[in-house]
Amino acid sequence: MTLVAGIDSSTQSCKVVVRDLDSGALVRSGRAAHPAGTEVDPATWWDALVEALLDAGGLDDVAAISIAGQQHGMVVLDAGGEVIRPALLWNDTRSAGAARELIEEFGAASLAHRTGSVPVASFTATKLRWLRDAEPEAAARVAAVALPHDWLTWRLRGFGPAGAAPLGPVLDELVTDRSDASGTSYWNPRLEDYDRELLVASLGHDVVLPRVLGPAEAAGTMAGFDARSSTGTVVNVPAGLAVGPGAGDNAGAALGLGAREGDVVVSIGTSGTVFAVTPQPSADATGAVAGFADASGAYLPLVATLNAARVLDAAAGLLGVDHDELGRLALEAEPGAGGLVLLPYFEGERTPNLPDATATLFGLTLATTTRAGLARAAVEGLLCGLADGLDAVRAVGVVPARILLIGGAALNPAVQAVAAQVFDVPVTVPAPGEYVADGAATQAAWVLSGERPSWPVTVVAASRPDPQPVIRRQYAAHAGRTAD
Ligand SMILES: Nc1ncnc2c1ncn2[C@@H]1O[C@H](COP(=O)(O)OP(=O)(O)O)[C@@H](O)[C@H]1O
Ligand SMILES: O=C(CO)[C@@H](O)[C@H](O)COP(=O)(O)O
Repeated sequence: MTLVAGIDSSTQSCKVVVRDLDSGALVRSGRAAHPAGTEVDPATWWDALVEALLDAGGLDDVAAISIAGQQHGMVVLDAGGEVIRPALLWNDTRSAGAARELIEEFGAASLAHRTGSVPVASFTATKLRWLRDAEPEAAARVAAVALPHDWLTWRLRGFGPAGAAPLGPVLDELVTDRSDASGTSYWNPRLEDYDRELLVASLGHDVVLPRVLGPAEAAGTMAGFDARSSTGTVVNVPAGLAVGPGAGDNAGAALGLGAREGDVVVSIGTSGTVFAVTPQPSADATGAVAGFADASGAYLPLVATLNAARVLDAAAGLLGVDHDELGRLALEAEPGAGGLVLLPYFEGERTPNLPDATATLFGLTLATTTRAGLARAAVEGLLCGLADGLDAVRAVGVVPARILLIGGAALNPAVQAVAAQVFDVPVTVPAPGEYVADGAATQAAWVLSGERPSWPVTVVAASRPDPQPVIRRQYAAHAGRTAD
């Protein structure tokens, strides 16, 4: 049996799957938590990766590995390969002003044309502009910029600061892939090349950027070394292990699901995302849809919200219940919760672009102020943002035939029921799994065998649309729009 491993270094945790190359069967898995916050020391991702690999039984019998991860995070390295400051994550909104400046300087339509997307605070270029202006000494020391999966791949291949990594700080050995490069706002998905003018306009000077690998291009083969966490955990990275290109997490999920034309993936994890694999690139000058590349050589128009599974975490915490009970309560209330509407902008919002917004609960009366109503309003508010996202990807030409619902919150029965009420296409729920890590394992298999595997995906629930127009109508009214 030949084994391949896939990693998802996501916002909240690091997950590892080990699969059989031929059948795709899950052989082992592991995970470790990441710290909270929107500014995180990358060393904690390395520690979590080592712990999660150990939890998954190590790599001694594994032939290939690939790392997918949260997109956009700014990892800045000095000439010695040291991380200069904690990474700013995709959900850190301090660079909203920098995003506005870049749009003023270059124009939204031009940026959409050059990079596929109009930047908001999530995008790496805006974080570099923030660094240039807020921390000029740190900015001046930047010799290379990487994304979370690029940096972890580099470390796993044995590169890093002298003394901490056997192969030392060889910045030219940094690699990335099309999907993650397309979230930087300084890579052009049509030309498949960096736009150095935009990089320099953001950071103030040119730097080493990771080489962009193709979907089945190996990052390299390991010489073999002991990977160590700061707490002393050790995992052997065996000589001869093939390392894949890695991916942004959403592109990883599309690959892991084997998403095809007509499939729209809705992921409800820390972020909420709505995306589809398309043969041609998109360039939405309104900024709603990011025109990403995917991990198969195609494209991935995507809408992302900052407020997703943690809206339910917050509601469950407030009500003092677990997720199961929150779902049960939500299903006790009528669609629309009697007029109770949650605009769930707990962390500001990215789509719509409201970085400084806070959450608001509308429609509180003595009749609507119930535990069930509050639970229902949380589920509806979260899903209405994603239904708006479905409209936006339609507007760039995606024709959805079904929705694949994934992510930590997708298995909640109330989420599934309300999804059928707000999305006007059938909703399919794949079996619980780590589809981002599976996509990375797919890359590892592809690199090793030269062929993209098509492993089976099991479906556990499927529902036809159960339209309840009141939900989106009242949400749109409070969001300051008119419902279609
Ligand atoms: N049954 C459930 N109902 C609602 N939310 C859930 C449920 N199970 C897990 N979650 C939430 O899903 C989130 C984790 O999802 P995941 O897709 O792993 O996120 P990420 O990849 O962004 O780290 C957490 O916020 C967790 O509380
Ligand atoms: O910013 C985006 C996509 O553009 C997010 O989807 C991040 O990639 C984080 O993903 P999760 O940790 O929620 O999986």
